[in-house]
Amino acid sequence: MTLITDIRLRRILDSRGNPTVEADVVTESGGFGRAAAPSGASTGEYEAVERPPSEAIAAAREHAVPRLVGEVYAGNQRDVDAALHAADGTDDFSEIGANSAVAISMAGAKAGADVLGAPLFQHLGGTFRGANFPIPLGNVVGGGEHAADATDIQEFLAAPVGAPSVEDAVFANAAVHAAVSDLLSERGVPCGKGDEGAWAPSIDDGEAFEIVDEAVSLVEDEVGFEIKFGLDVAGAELYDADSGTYEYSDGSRDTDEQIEYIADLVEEYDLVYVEDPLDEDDYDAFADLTDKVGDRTLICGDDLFVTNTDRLVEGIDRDAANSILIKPNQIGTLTDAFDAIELATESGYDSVVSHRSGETEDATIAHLAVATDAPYIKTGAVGGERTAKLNELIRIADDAT
Ligand SMILES: O=C(O)[C@@H](CO)OP(=O)(O)O
Ligand SMILES: [Mg+2]
Repeated sequence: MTLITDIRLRRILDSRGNPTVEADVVTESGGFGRAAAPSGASTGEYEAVERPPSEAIAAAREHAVPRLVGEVYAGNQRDVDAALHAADGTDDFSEIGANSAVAISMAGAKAGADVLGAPLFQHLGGTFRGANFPIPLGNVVGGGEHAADATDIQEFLAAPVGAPSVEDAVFANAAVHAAVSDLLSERGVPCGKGDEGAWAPSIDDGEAFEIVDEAVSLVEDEVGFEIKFGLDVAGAELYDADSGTYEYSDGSRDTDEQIEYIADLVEEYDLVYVEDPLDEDDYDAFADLTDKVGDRTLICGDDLFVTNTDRLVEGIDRDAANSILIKPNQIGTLTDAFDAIELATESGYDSVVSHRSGETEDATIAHLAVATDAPYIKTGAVGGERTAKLNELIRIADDAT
């Protein structure tokens, strides 16, 4: 029933106005799945390769479609993804493009779920999933590669850790986002939004910490449950390999100073989450920081691990972190993303399923998070391409998908 009978690929717009790849997968019994690839701006050096969409589509039509249509069952995700790897023939999807690969992989999963008549999370994770929901990390202030003339730290993320339901958590993050806007206007700081919908004020990181801390406390008092916050430092973007220093607007920090700085921030603001505090090649520095503060906060590897099990194994061996960011397009298929989550879970690492800064209405990652029992999801706070995932989580909780 789930034999793939047709695959269509096209270019559509992403949230930055750039083209991206969308895939439709159709099965023998009329099952249908559609999915689109997201795209990063602060991409890790070791990510699978995204090709220009037209090239990725042409290459996938030539190499992947013939290996899938009439050959593979969409209900068997490992077979779909193995065919994508075989069609590509490289170890980084540089032939068909990770963007074509991930769009086909996710569309295949949706087509499989459609034939089964099951919600996607259930098809991927089994019938016992759907009781637990990830805590959404919501980007409320940001800069770095996502906005010019804003904070050095890429993302300040609200974390509603005490929310009684995913719906309460999603609304709490939107309330923190609104409170930040009020506090910025009180201070007379005009500002627009960055790529992920977070406020992108032209203030220094110190002021951003004050504002986010205050916004979180205000909303915490209002809603009556615990809200904390965290960061995506995107350390590789700040790191200058020639000088060996992290370059901030107000000066540089060497690696030891960077470790101290982050450890102090964890202490001062009781941060529950710190992503990529250090350069993507520096497992040792990650391990030092994890040793210092890993018992009280999540040290998460994004550019460090790039959803890649080989890099995760190295991180686990070296005690480099205690959590991993999971972005299916960093590695190219749902199978690879699943394997990374399973290895993380077995090794006591928390998984944080994540959007990219360039997104579409595609909500697959909401299902992926529920299917794998991931404790966190990072997918923004406001904006249509972000709320597509957040609202899908609310629907999954309401049994309405
Ligand atoms: O660094 C990140 O974690 C992501 C998503 O927030 O950004 P980008 O998609 O630009 O890599
Ligand atoms: Mg990141």
